[in-house]
Amino acid sequence: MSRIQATFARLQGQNRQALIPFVTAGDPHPRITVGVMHALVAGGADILELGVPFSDPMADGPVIQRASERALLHGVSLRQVLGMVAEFRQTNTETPVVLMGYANPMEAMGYEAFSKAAVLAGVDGVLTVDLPPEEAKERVDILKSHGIDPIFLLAPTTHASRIKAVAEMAAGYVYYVSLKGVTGSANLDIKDVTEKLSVIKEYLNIPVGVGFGISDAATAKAVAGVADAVVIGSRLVKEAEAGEEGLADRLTDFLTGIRAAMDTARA
Ligand SMILES: O=P(O)(O)OC[C@@H](O)[C@@H](O)c1c[nH]c2ccccc12
Repeated sequence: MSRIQATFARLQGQNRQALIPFVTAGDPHPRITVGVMHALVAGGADILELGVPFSDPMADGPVIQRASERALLHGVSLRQVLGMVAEFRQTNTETPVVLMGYANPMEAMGYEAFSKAAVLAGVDGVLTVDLPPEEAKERVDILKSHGIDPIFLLAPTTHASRIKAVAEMAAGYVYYVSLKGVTGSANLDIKDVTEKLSVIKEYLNIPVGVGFGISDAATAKAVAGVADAVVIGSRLVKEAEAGEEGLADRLTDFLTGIRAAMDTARA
């Protein structure tokens, strides 16, 4: 059983949903990222989604774009991000880490070499934003041969044929993007998400998480009522943007509030 599978199995036994915070590696400074990862776990994170900084992050809104810019300013590379995960693993062997990134840096390293280095570092899943399922098979097979779960995105506009294609390849969980648009958009429409999820779930036999437009406890609780996982990104990245000082504590405090709200979702 993969670390991601084990996490969902544990949570399901508790009738709870996974809290998946996203931060960009190296933002606001590479020296604080491992500390931030531990702070997120202290706040109740079940899985960490770590963004690999990229110069042209087209699925991201201004907040996460700026985070990428800050990290790149410090020269943060994919290799360094893997180093951060390896350092995190020295004291945390339980919390799954999913790398979120664009295809280019992974291709540049070579997919086989990347997968090898990622699993060695302690990465559990890889979400490649700009890799359509139709072109993913070969890379997915490489990831899986190294025991890494490929995480796929489904959007409100995704047609049944593509949902089926994703269902055949996906492992760990599937990430439902709640709205048309970029990360950091306004709050999602819970009625709409609920309807779409019920359709998607007919095709999938692995957990489905929801992200995009979740930035407060009320929305996180509502999503936890209908999904298996709640992803929060831009709201946390705004804390990083506010500066390094006290960042770890601010993130722990914020997530603690989210976690508490989520844990009343199906009580
Ligand atoms: O920022 P939001 O609206 O809270 O959404 C999560 C999101 O940031 C994170 O999962 C993410 C960051 N960059 C992405 C690119 C594509 C898909 C997902 C992501």
